[in-house]
Amino acid sequence: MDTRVDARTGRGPLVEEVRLTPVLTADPPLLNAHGVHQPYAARLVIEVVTADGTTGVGETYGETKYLGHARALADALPGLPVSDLNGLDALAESVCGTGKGGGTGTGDGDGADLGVDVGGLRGVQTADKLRLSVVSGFEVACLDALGKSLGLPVHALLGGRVRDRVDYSAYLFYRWAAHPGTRGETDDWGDALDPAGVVAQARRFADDYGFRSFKLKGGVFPPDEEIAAVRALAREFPGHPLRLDPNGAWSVETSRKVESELRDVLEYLEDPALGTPAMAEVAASSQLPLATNMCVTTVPEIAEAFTSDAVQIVLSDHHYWGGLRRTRELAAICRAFGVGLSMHSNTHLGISLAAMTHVAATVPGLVHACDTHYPWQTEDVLTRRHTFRDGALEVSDAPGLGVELDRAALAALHERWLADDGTMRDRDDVAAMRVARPDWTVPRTPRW
Ligand SMILES: O=C([O-])C(=O)C[C@H](O)[C@@H](O)C(=O)[O-]
Ligand SMILES: [Mg+2]
Repeated sequence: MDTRVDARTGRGPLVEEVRLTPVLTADPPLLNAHGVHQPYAARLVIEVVTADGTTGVGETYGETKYLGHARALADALPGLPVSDLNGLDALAESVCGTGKGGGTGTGDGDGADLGVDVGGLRGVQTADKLRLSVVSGFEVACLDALGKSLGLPVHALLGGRVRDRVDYSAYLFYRWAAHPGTRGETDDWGDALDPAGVVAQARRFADDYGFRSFKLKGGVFPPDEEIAAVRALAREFPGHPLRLDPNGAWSVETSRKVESELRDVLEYLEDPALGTPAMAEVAASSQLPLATNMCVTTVPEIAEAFTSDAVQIVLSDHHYWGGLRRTRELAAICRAFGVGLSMHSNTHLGISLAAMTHVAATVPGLVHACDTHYPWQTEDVLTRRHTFRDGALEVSDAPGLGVELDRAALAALHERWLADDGTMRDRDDVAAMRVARPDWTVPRTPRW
C-alpha cells in the first residue's frame, strides 16, 4: 500500500516517532555587547519518523527552557499526519501553552512577557515566542519528511523557489584568538580587536567564501573605534554592502552621530538603539535604513514599529518567528508596509542553514544578503557541509531539505552535551566574559 498520501483525507503519512537530541557545538570566542560566546552552544536536533519510514530533521535552540516544550510536543506528535502543519501549531498551543492561560503542558501559560532573551540579543522573550521557537524545529522536520516522502524539495512545499541562489553576508566579529579558561576548541582565525584585525577577517571571508556583504557585530568598543573599523572596511572593499550592529548599545544621540558619520558607506544600520521608541527617534533623522532583529521579533511588536516608521528592514529568523510558513507570512506583512526583509542568525548548524536557504529562496524581493554564523561553526551534524560559492548557497532541488544526518557526528556532540556540568547548556555571554574579566557585569543600556 502506498502510505505517502492517505487517499481519503489527502494527508501525508502519520508521525510514528520523534527523536530529540540536544547537542553542544563548538563556538569561537566572539564578542558582542553583552560579553563573549561560550566555548559551546546548545542546539536541539529534532527527527520526525513517519509511517512510510521517512525521517525528517529540524533544528532549534537547545537551551533548557526550550527542551521542556520540545519534550512535551515530541510526546504528543505521534499520530498526527506529517502534512498537518496547522495541526502541529494547534497541538503545540495545547501542550506548551499560548501565553494566554491556555496551556496544559509544560508551558507556563500565563503572562505573555517573560523578559528578554539572552540579554536581549534575541529581543523580548514571551511564552508564545518560546513555543514558536520550538515549533519551528518541528515544522522544519515535518516539511523535510513530507518533502522526502513526496520527492519534493522543501521550497516546493512553500510555493516554489523564485531564485536559484541565496546570498549570505560575512558576519564579522571582534574576537579573541582563544577562549579564556580551560574549555573550548581552537581555530586558526587569530584575534580581531582593531580595524586591521576586522579587515583581515573580512578579507579571509571574501577569499574563502566569496562574500560581498559584510556585517560587523558592534557594541563591543567605543563607537569611534567601530566607526574606524567600518571606514577601514569601506576602503578595503569599496562599494560593497556594509552593516554595523551594536545590539542596541547606543543612545539615540550616539546612534545619530554614528549614522551621520557612516551614511556614505553603510547599507543599513542594525539596532543602533534599544526598543521601538528609540529606534523611531533615530529613524526620524536617519538617511540610512534601520534594520532590526531585536525590536520586531513577534507579531504583537509589528504594528507600533511599522506605523512609527522605526524600522525599514526586518531581519526575520524562522526559529523565533515559528517556522518557514510564518516567515513567509511575515514577508507578506513587510511587503504590505513597504518594509524590507532579510535574515538574522544565531549560532546554528547546517540543518537550520538549509531551512533558511529554502525559505529565503521562496520570498520575493529579498534584496539584502542574509546573515549566517555558519562559517564560524567548525562542527556540524551533516554528512556534507554547505559550501558557499561567491557568497551564496545554491538552492537544493533534492527531496526535503536536501541534507543528511551524520549519526556519528550527532552522537559525539550529544555526548558532549551529556558530559557537560550544565554551564554550557544555557547561553550566558556575561558569565563567559567573567572567565577573563571577573568584574564583568551586564553592561548598562545604553552603554554609549
Ligand atoms: O543581533 C544579532 O544580529 C544577533 O543577535 C546575532 C547573534 O546573537 C550575535 O549577536 C551573537 O551571537 O553574538
Ligand atoms: Mg542584530
